[in-house]
Amino acid sequence: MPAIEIVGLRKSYGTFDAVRDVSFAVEPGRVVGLLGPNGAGKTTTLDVLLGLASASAGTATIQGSPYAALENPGRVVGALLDAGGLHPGRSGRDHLRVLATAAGIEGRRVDEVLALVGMDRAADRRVRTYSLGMRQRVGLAAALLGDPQVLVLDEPANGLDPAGMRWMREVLRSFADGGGAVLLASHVLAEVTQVADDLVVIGQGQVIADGPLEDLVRGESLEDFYLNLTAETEGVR
Ligand SMILES: Nc1ncnc2c1ncn2[C@@H]1O[C@H](COP(=O)(O)OP(=O)(O)OP(=O)(O)O)[C@@H](O)[C@H]1O
Repeated sequence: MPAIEIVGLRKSYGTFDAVRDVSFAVEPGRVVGLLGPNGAGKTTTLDVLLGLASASAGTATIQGSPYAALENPGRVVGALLDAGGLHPGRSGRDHLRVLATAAGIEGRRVDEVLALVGMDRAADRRVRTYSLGMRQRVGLAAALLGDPQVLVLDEPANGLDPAGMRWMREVLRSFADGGGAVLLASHVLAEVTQVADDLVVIGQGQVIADGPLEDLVRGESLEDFYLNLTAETEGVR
């Protein structure tokens, strides 16, 4: 069973299809890069997958169930969508404690994930004093809190310094090597090249390429492949 499966997904806003007939899967052990120009439909796809928006047609499932039907979603899937979602007046540690309590996760795990993302020393400062990269790290800690099998990440390298980017790659690689599945939306092609096993490219709401990165790119740079592919769908709709 794929860890993530999207079949014939359509999401309409009025008469406008933000995505239509989108299908792809993420298998356990794989890191899949989700690429596409601004407005292509990446966030819409992730929102439906995570139950933040409803599908107009088709299905999006995680471990075989729609997000809303997962019994304990925090233990199945971790998401990092928008590091701006952290409460500025709370410390990083308190933010994670609140999430852990809500998901029935023991407090010890909060210390574990803080250490994992290198935020143990800054954990008791308020989020408003954090840099963007520090907020991203706390966001990743939140995604890992429930020790999930699936990670869904939107621009996770946003604000990370070079060491942070390498560290993020290593975290994702070892997560996938341990049998986890990662869906990673990003515009940073250098990051995607280094970490993704497979690519899904969306253009104007539809899948325009899907497969192992090496088979798609075939010796070209990812940038050349991607820019040629998306040239026809260039421009925000
Ligand atoms: N709530 C909404 N109402 C109307 N249109 C929407 C809504 N949400 C998204 N859209 C439209 O759907 C399309 C896809 O948007 P989406 O945010 O999924 O793109 P994206 O690929 O994530 O883009 P970016 O790379 O810029 O983040 C865009 O044209 C956007 O304007």
